[in-house]
Amino acid sequence: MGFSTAGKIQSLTEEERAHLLPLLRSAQWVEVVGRDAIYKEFIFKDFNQAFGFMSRVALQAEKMDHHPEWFNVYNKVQITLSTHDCGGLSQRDITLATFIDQASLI
Ligand SMILES: C[C@H](O)[C@H](O)[C@H]1CNC2=NC(N)=NC(=O)C2=N1
Repeated sequence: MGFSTAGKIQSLTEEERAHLLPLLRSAQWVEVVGRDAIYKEFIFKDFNQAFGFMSRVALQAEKMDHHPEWFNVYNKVQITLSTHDCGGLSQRDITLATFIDQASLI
């Protein structure tokens, strides 16, 4: 008992945040007020483009077992990323955010 840290998801350290958050901000991700999470809004040409994007993200989320909180109306997709298992931002959110940005460009 007491050493079962294997597999536990760690929240990002202050050092990691200092490095990563400016990169995320420059990609239009913002920090959510009152919650350790990041948020970005995506606008597409139409629903078809938005849903294609969401499909790519959904498949990746399943692969990662890491899922976005998101809201879609027609061509707009609003995404919040946070890691429930650690109650805040983890490396998984950074990895998924990077994938999401790439998937939005296709
Ligand atoms: C049981 C399952 O593996 C966990 O609930 C996973 C699923 N997807 C998840 N998604 C996110 N965003 N955070 C989590 O902590 C998380 N945990």
